[in-house]
Amino acid sequence: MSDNSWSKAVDLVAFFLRKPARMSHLLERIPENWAPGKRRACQSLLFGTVRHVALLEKALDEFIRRRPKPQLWAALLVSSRELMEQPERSPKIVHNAVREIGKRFSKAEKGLANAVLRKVVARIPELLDEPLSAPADLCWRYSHPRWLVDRWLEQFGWEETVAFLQWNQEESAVFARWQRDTEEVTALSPCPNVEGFFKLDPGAWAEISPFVEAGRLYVQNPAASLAPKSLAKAAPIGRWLDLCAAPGGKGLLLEQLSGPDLAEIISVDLPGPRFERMESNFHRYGAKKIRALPADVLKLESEKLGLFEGVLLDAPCSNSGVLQHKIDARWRQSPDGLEDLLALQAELLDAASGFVAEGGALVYSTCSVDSSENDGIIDGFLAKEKGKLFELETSEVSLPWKQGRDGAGIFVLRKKAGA
Ligand SMILES: C[S@@+](CC[C@H](N)C(=O)[O-])C[C@H]1O[C@@H](n2cnc3c(N)ncnc32)[C@H](O)[C@@H]1O
Repeated sequence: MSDNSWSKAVDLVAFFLRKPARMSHLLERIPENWAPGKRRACQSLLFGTVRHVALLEKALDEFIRRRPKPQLWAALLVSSRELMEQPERSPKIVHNAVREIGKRFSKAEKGLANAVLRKVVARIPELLDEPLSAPADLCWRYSHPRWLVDRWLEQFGWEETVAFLQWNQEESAVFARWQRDTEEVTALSPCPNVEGFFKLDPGAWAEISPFVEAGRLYVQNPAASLAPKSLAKAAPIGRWLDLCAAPGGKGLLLEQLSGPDLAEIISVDLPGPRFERMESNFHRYGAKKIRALPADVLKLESEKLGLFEGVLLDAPCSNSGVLQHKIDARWRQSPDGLEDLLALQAELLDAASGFVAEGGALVYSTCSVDSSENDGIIDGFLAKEKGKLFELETSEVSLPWKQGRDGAGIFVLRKKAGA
């Protein structure tokens, strides 16, 4: 059992190298009784290493003939990340790393670490300054898989892809909004351009966590408000259906945006831990009009649920718009996985359309910037028999590198009168 934040970060990085896991799952492996400072130090090393893993690997590979066993490789990566972040502390970082590596590995491995890390100190700044001219350069410089870089180059071109990759490599900010009532909190400053949202000062989590625990402040990116706002604007009063709803952030905003006359919101997600988290969020945040329903959207029956004036489908997606804070997601996706997602998104939209009342609004949303998951799904739907009952009223794609918030796709479809 590792007893310091560096060793724990090494264990977690080694774990990630074996199989890219969600960061949230890895963080659960940090002992609960650790002091906040120690926990933060471990988290920062883990996140920094995973965020820049391909760049760090390139720097190390240049000085190592064959990669060592995963645990030592992870130790070298974590140390290289420290050297990248604080080059002015390099003698101390190398000294500490070699000492820790000496405790866990052989004398020869300790010697190897010492020699390699001393060279990496100088190599990282050189790599950061190297001109980038080919897609492969973008992959190591910004630590993204080739297939994603190729997709984006095709969709956005070189300059915008570079801007996107740079955005993904920045530390993400934390945003939040008040759910029930508001309060003046110095660590929160209003978000320019997005009403009702606040940005948290870095490192000030302790100041807001009591409000989050009390169910008053909900942590959410401003881009997540676009779909609920679109539905609230487009849907007539009546009943609203919130599909693919867990953990409930958009449902809670829908309730806040609904007027006093809205009868109810039904929030549906698959049974399981995410659904339970949604239920507990609704309870904690005092939701009054929302009913949580554990079910598969593809098996829901409109005969039982009836029709709704507003339907929001927040489809599962590749997460390509939220890679800045979901830093593991780029390594957990694959071209085949994307194909499966596209098929699921099309099926879910098909199913969701069956719950819309005449004249009602259907909002399809993703947190992806990939056109296949946005326009591609909408075009495919509108070309189908069921799609002919709808018309596309508005569409918006939020691009992180342009708008300074998460990426998202939001499409408002109207069910035609008499359809
Ligand atoms: C983008 S997340 C939803 C986020 C949520 N709307 C919010 O604002 O907090 C997508 C959700 O789709 C759910 N999902 C995927 N397939 C589903 C299905 N067949 N039926 C119901 N929910 C499904 C997942 O469990 C996941 O919670």
